[in-house]
Amino acid sequence: MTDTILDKIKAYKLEEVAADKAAKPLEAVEADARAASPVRPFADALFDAAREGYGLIAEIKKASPSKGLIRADFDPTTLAAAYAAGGATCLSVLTDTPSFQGAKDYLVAAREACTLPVLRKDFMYDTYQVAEARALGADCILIIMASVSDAQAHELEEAADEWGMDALIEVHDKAELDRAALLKSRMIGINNRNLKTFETSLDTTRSLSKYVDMDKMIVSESGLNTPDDLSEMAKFGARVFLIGESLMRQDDVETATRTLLANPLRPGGM
Ligand SMILES: O=P(O)(O)OC[C@@H](O)[C@@H](O)c1c[nH]c2ccccc12
Repeated sequence: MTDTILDKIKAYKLEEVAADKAAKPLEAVEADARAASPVRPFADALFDAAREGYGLIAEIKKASPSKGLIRADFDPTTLAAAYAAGGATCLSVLTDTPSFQGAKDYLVAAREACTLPVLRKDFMYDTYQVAEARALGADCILIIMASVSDAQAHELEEAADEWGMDALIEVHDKAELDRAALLKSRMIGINNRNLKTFETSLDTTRSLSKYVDMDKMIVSESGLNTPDDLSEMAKFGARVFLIGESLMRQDDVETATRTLLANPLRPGGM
C-alpha cells in the first residue's frame, strides 16, 4: 500500500516530537504551560456565537500541501487582528512547518494580537504536544481521528482536559464519527477535505451531520467559500465553520470576514 499524505506527516511529526523532547524535556514544557496566559473558553464562545449567528474559527494558514503557497503577504499579528475585527469567534493557527509553512511562534503572535481563543492546528500524537500547545498559549487542540487510535485519542483528550483546554475532534467518515462519539468533547469537526485525494466536497457535512449527537456541536471544516456555502451547511445543522484558504486569499481579510458572517441563516431556517 502506498503511504497517504497523513502517513508521511505522521512519520516526520513523530521524529520532530522526539527531537523536541530531547531539546526540551517534558518537565520544562509543563512549567511553561503552568505559567502560560489563562485559557480562553473556546467551545463556549462557539456555542454562544452559534445560538443566533454563526461561529467562525478563522484559520491563519500560509500554505498547504494541496495548494502550495496561499498567501505571500503573511503576518500572523496583522491577520489575527483583522479576523478579530471582522467578527471571527476563534482562531486556528497552523503550527506545522514542513507541510503548511506554519510555526509555533505564529500561534504566540496571533494570540497576543487579539482576545480570541486559539486552536493549535497540528498533527497531535503525544501528550507532550498537548502540554506544548498550552505552553504556547493554545486554548484548544485538534484530534484527527484518521491519524490516531482510540486509545491515543482518549489520552490526548484527557491531557487537553487536564490543562483546561478544549479539543476539536476531526472526522471525515462514518466510522471515524462512531469512534469520536466515544469521546467526551462537545465539538465534532466534519472535514470536507478527503485527506487522500485532497478533494473537498460539502457532501461530507451533508451526509455525516445527521449522525452527530444532538448535544454536540458540528464544525464544518474546509472548502467553504461563500455565504451560500454557510447557509447550505446550516440547513444540515452546522452553524460553526473552520475556514482558512478562502479568507487567506482576500486582500482585505477584515471586510471579507465580516461579509461572510453578515446574514446568517437563523436557527430554524429563517
Ligand atoms: O483552507 P480551508 O479549505 O478553508 O480549510 C481549513 C481547515 O479546515 C483545514 O486547514 C484543515 C482541516 N483539518 C486539518 C488538519 C490538518 C491541517 C489542516 C486542516
